[in-house]
Amino acid sequence: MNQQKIPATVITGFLGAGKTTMIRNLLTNAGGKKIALVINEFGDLGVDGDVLKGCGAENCTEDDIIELTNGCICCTVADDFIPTMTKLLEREQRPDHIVIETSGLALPQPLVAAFNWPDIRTQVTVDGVITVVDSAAVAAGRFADDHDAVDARRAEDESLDHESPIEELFEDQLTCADLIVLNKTDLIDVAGLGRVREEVASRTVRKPVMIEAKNGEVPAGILLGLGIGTEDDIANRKSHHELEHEDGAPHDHDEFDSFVVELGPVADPAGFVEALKTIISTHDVLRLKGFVDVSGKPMRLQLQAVGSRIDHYFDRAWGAGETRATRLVVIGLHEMDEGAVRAAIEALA
Ligand SMILES: Nc1nc2c(ncn2[C@@H]2O[C@H](COP(=O)(O)OP(=O)(O)OP(=O)(O)O)[C@@H](O)[C@H]2O)c(=O)[nH]1
Repeated sequence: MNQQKIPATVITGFLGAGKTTMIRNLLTNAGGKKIALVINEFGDLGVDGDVLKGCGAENCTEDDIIELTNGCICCTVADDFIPTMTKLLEREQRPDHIVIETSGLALPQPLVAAFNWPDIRTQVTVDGVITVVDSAAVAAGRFADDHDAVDARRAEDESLDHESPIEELFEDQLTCADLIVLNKTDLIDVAGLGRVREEVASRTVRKPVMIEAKNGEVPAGILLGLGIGTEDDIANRKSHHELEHEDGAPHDHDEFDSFVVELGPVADPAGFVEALKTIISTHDVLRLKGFVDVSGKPMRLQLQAVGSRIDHYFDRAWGAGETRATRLVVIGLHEMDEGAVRAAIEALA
């Protein structure tokens, strides 16, 4: 059997950068290409999968969307990702293109390396790694403002070999990029965007092309078909962890935590959102997302918070047999006080 290799695009980027939004947009303008989507999320609530399955694209049906929920894709390559790919490749109707959305906390390097596994390498190639950047978060210093805190922690604990975990991860995701999408340009002005370009460029040695976008609106023709074969170039894209642990010691995500909060119906969604903003900034929550049961409303409220910026909208009606519930996944640094955040949110219903 001499089949052409299927191209696979890896989409990475920090929590809330706009990966799912960009993919949703991509599915609507992929021009008939049959796409299989592999989605990986940090936190036990399949929000991204739900959002993408809900977009009803004919070229990517619910069967073509595979969720990997056993932790970050970079840590579960052998147990989860490889078997998933193998099954996908055994399908009678193979996709024209595979798109993989990593979790916002994933290192893309181990995932790209998996494309060199013998069974995968012969059948699939990495078309390119696309790193989505939240330009507003960069402009606000989100990825660079922790130096004092890190220095203080290092002074207390000499074994710390890390820079700020957020900064390090941000750089690792840029290091692996073939294309960088500076997203959320609607939230900053031209001068700010210029500074974001400089800052992002300063954190990448290879200087991949950068393009700008709002709401992840990038033509499919730009995202798909880069034709890089990134798996052949992983030696040039080492993560901080790989550079620091050439012995091959496995990495982990101990610096980050997530948990799900479940609560009853919410009577006043506007008040709920305002109160969440306060909780998020008090406890430095990085990401919060999920669905809200609003009393007396037939529609489900989707809630998406990136830092204390919160988007919320009624996305669809609750299904006939579906249990209405408010469920939110909360993601933050390990030192976030889970008990306090949980109690504060639960007190709102
Ligand atoms: N203002 C603005 N909001 C955006 C833009 N792109 C995405 N968003 C919003 O940012 C929030 C997070 O977007 P997602 O697409 O879910 O981000 P993500 O990278 O998939 O997030 P994780 O999977 O949690 O890492 C959502 O509320 C989006 O509507 C943009 O260009 N401008």
